[in-house]
Amino acid sequence: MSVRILSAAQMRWADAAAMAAGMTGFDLMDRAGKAVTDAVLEHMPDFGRVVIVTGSGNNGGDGFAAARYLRQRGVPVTLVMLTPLDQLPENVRLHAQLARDVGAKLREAVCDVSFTELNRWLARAVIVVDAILGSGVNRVLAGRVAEAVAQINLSGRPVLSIDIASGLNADTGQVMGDAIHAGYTLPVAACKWGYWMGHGPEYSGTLLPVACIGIEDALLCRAWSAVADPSACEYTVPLNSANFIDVEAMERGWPRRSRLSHKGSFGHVWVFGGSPGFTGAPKLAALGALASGAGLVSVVCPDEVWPVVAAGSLEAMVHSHSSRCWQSDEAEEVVAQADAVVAGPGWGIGQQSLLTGLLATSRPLLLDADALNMIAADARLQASVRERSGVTVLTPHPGEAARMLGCSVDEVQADRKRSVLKLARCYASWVVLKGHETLISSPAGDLTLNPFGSPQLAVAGSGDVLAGMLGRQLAFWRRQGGDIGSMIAAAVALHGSAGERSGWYLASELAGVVASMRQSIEKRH
Ligand SMILES: NC(=O)C1=CN([C@@H]2O[C@H](COP(=O)(O)OP(=O)(O)OC[C@H]3O[C@@H](n4cnc5c(N)ncnc54)[C@H](O)[C@@H]3O)[C@@H](O)[C@H]2O)[C@@H](O)CC1
Ligand SMILES: Nc1ncnc2c1ncn2[C@@H]1O[C@H](COP(=O)(O)OP(=O)(O)O)[C@@H](O)[C@H]1O
Ligand SMILES: [K+]
Repeated sequence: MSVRILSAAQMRWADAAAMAAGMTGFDLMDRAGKAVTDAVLEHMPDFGRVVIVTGSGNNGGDGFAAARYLRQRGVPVTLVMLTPLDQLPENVRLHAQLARDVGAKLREAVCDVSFTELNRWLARAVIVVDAILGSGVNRVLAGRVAEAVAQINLSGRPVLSIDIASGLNADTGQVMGDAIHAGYTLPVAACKWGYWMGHGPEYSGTLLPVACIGIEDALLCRAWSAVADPSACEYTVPLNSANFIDVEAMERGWPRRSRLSHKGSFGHVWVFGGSPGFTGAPKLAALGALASGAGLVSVVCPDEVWPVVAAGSLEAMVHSHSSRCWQSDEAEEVVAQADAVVAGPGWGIGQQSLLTGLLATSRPLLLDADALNMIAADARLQASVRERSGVTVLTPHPGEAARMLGCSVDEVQADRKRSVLKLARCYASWVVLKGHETLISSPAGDLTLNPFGSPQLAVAGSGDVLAGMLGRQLAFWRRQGGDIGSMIAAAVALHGSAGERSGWYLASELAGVVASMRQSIEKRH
């Protein structure tokens, strides 16, 4: 099943809807507590005392429920409460009392003296469970909450945060003054955007599999339409769905090859690119297409660079612009051989007429690099992108996205979710907004977040390899059908995963890693 991503308000809506359908808040916390227990037992470095620090809301309730289950498994537990028992909501208080009944030690840390107590227990903990604040954080941390967060961070103990590192805004990843540096985050019911947005990645540690607490998947999905996402606005498509790619989802995108397959089964990718000074880009895109399993790859480049691009190209067929009739009115005929077209890598910004011709065809079309720059500067090309009948995928990095939206890179990066939804609306296309935590949007606002990748990918040409990989997916889709969104996501995830491996430093070597990972996934199916 897909891993859902919800905003804080959408999660509150889903919690409330589950309760309206008959579940109780007590039960939800109970199930969360069970999942926390399993996660703690799996990740505690040694058997010993678990210290759970609780706040004033339901996140604290999850912590109290976990204390009871841990005690039942024979684990020594101390609960350090930042809010006194008599000030807790009734459901939460009940969990606290049940935990005490089975032998969990309850301690209050509400004044200077009791803070010495917190430090004493932290020193004895093998693992700390952070149940201080969840998705309900609504102001800057202050007073005892801020002090406890600072002390936990200073203690050097491994910390497992329930739902989200306390102090991180669940929607934006903004640090509300300070936040727990979690070793692990256990998402409750669904993932929250804050793990990946803003400073989230620095505080969230390893993301554990989502704890199921009995809220039905259909109900989680209804939350997207019931409560507008905070990033959606009048200039964006509405957010229709939001999912996260995990390893299983990535692997599903690379199915086993049939024994009877032949090169035609996997499609023919045509790459249009290259210009003086930029002869490597189309070759890298061709390599990306081949690495990800394209059956055939052709490259079309301007005449003046043809000898350079063609030299050493053993597998790809390389043609010059003038070797055929590439004029716009004949593009459909020529492109008839292609299952998918990749346009833009290293192309320069003087290819408007050829680009116009390609846009007029109905072939699946991936637009990257200079194709995006030409479109950003030309309202007629923008209209042609919007009006295309075939599938269109745009792969801007934040600089290209800024040009396409007419804003600054900082504005794009400040709310990447809004930026990708704006691009999807503006260009009525699939959009892959590259960078750390690449975000994909369908033309209808279905978001997919790619958690794979590494700063190792910040190297010249890695985007060209991705363009070729996506071209291969489009060609394969044209030949064999399937869910195009999953196929795009699988290519982005495989590219990111290959980027995490060591042993390569050139984009051409990255393509080699992609090929070997893809082959082993295809064989495992
Ligand atoms: N609604 C539910 O019944 C469920 C909630 N769950 C858990 O509960 C969390 C959400 O619960 P809540 O909405 O109670 O939110 P929290 O547990 O995050 O806490 C909200 C409380 O903290 C206070 N608060 C907010 N910011 C603060 C700050 N900076 N300093 C001090 N206090 C602050 C608020 O005034 C409010 O009283 C989730 O993250 C999840 O862990 C789960 O148990 C599933 C069911
Ligand atoms: N810090 C990072 N973390 C994860 N992925 C990254 C990071 N920096 C770059 N990448 C990825 O590397 C690729 C770079 O693409 P791009 O900027 O188009 O480079 P080029 O034009 O040189 O090929 C994209 O897929 C991007 O998501
Ligand atoms: K927490």
